[in-house]
Amino acid sequence: MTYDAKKDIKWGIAPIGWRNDDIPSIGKDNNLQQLLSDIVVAGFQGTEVGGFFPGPEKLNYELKLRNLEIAGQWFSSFIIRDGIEKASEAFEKHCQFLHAVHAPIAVVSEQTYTIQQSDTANIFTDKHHFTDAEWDQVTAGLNHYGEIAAKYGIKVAYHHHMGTGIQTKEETDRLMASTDPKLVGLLYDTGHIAVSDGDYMSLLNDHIDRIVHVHFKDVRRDKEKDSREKGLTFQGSFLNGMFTVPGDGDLDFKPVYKKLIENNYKGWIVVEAEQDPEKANPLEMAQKAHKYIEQELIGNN
Ligand SMILES: O=C1C[C@@H](O)[C@H](O)[C@@H](O)C1=O
Ligand SMILES: [Co+2]
Repeated sequence: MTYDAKKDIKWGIAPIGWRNDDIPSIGKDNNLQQLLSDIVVAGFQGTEVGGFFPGPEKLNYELKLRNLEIAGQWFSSFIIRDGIEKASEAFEKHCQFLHAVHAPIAVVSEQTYTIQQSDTANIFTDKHHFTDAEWDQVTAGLNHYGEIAAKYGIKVAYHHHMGTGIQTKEETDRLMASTDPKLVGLLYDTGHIAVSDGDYMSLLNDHIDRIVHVHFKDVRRDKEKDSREKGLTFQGSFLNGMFTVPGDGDLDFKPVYKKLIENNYKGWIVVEAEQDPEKANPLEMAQKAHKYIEQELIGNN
């Protein structure tokens, strides 16, 4: 079948602009119905599962009313802390939930030693570096996750992430080289790699064949610089306005989208911009992102 980006790519927006799982007080008045209806108003086809979402039955009901789909859900993995067996039990339950809501992607991030929720750690300087033994354990565990996910028709999308053991391009290169391509795919998050390494194209170019899920997160470079100079935490940085939706910050998504479609990328691209909803109205930001995607990305290709 001929590739058609308009059909083969689905566009979603993550709940993180409305409510943040890491800071439950943020946006606590935005309920599920409000969030899902805003997503429809803004013109997106789906979302990812937020920590406050209900069980599959209620969720499927609310999704069907609005003709929305679930792309996937974040999984906080603790292969190093808990060992492969215990971590895999938790991951299998995660896959069962995803299967029940018809989601194709498990977003996985190894959270042992993460500083992303820390109240004190400088997100730009204080991250942990895995030892060789930790690398061996995490890569073996991720391959096993891939086998579990496959039983449910789900793909593992590994999320490189600020403040974790797999953050930089170099670390993501190592992860890709030491896992089985049939079992472990890559989630390419523009915002995390742009803040980590500055350059956000090399990761995309070098691992285009492993990418199974995409997060479009824009960066305000002036706010990043300010957060870096102040040595802020991850949460402090996003509350300082470091991230925003595509079209509102300094990243150029045109070459990113071009590369994806030139390589026949099939799957979801999910807009994901953690901000303070008191300062950045989530529906207004979602509409802004959608307009940018329609006019500058889809419209120009
Ligand atoms: O995909 C993501 C999920 C969030 O929980 C995370 O903190 C955010 O930065 C992200 O990129
Ligand atoms: Co992300």
